[in-house]
Amino acid sequence: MLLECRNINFRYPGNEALLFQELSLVIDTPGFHALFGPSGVGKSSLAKIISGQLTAEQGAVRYHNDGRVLYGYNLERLPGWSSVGRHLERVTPAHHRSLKEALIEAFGLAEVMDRHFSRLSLGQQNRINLLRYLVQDFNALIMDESLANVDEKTREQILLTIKEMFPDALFLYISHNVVEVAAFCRQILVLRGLHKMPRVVTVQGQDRMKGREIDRQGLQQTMLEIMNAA
Ligand SMILES: Nc1ncnc2c1ncn2[C@@H]1O[C@H](COP(=O)(O)OP(=O)(O)OP(=O)(O)O)[C@@H](O)[C@H]1O
Repeated sequence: MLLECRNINFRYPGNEALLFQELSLVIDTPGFHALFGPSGVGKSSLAKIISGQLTAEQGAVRYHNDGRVLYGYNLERLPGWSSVGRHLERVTPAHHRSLKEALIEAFGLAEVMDRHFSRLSLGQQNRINLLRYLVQDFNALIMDESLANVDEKTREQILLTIKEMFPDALFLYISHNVVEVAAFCRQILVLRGLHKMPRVVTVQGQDRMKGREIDRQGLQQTMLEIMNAA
């Protein structure tokens, strides 16, 4: 077991209805895992419970050896008092300086390092946000729509790079892009509406890696299974 949520009950303050009732899931392996499901079903809320930003009324979240779980999402904004390059320097531990440089190159961000966050495009802002989590020490990173507004080809390059550079980390990738989650993720955890049982259905993904072609028929099959589960 790498990550386990057991019998989670959760409701937002002031709400009578539970958002999660006895929700359980287990992730056994590192790599890319998707959290997929319709808008409003609770993906971000569950991500915040897993990362400790929200507390469940009941139940437990356990991460193997109490590893560090980070949560990044696409609407985060950096303050404007310095360039994005300076911001990244501040959050990067000394032992990850070369990692930071490699990620800046791979994410196509070298030419924006002197600019201020608010002057970047949404896709550039989201890549900077993601990068600032990747340079920290972590065991698991939740990427909540972290590549929104980034073009498809760059997203593909970024996902393949992350998978190659962080083979031992666990990634929980939240996205509405069914083709992408089917192609790149090892498992897709489909979160279903409150009245559906089981609440989470796991579908095996194609887990695409750098230099390995995707099996088109397998991809179609995975997409079908995801849509049937949702
Ligand atoms: N701070 C809050 N207070 C009260 N209710 C909230 C709060 N944040 C979210 N909700 C409600 O909880 C439910 C789940 O929201 P959540 O953002 O987790 O869904 P999601 O699956 O991530 O949606 P999306 O795909 O649209 O981002 C929604 O009905 C939402 O209105």
